[in-house]
Amino acid sequence: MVSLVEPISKLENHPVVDNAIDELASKGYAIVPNFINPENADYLYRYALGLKDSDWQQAGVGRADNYTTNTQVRRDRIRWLQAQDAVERAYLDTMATLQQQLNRQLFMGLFDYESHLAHYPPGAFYRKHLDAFKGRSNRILTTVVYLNPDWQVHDGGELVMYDDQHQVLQTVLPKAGTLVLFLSDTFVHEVREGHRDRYSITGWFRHNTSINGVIDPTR
Ligand SMILES: O=C(O)CCC(=O)C(=O)O
Ligand SMILES: [Fe+2]
Repeated sequence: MVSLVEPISKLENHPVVDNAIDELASKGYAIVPNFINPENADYLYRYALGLKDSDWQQAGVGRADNYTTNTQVRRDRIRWLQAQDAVERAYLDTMATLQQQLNRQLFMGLFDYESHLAHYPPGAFYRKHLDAFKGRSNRILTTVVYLNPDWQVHDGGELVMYDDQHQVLQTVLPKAGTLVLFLSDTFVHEVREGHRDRYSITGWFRHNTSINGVIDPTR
């Protein structure tokens, strides 16, 4: 198994990450081009392309205890990342380093991280939603990393983030290596219909709190 080209430890004191953390602290979100270098993004992209149909599942909507598959809301397929797989672990290690830095610099108290690869075939979308509802989820911070080489404006598939007045705040092209971070219970967002296969890794840093005495399920 080939390892990711740039060792994860290089993230430490990475100026790109410091800027992202400042941006996150002041606005509640950050958009970070080149968070993953092109070789690593391409490596993860080819890994995703090489997965079999049976490695993916149809994405659901809602919490684990209320799981429904609603193709009117979202039409992507996902694969939960697991540390047993070397490629997936390399990504999880990167995010563990980011978690440490967020906790150190912003005292966010992030406890763990769950994430999945997502594949949006042409025509797929994910309608406006929030990733977490206040007091009802342990998801604190959403992360999305894009893997698509040479993504162009006419390919569609933008991530659109809205402010609390329902105005467009940011439109992000899903270009390889870009990381988006935002507070999960604050920013409504959507994935617009795309015209190419779109690959990304979405994840959530979580708090370790129980809800009604029940430990929050991991997915
Ligand atoms: O892929 C994206 O740009 C965002 C995905 C998303 O909103 C989600 O999975 O909750
Ligand atoms: Fe989302």
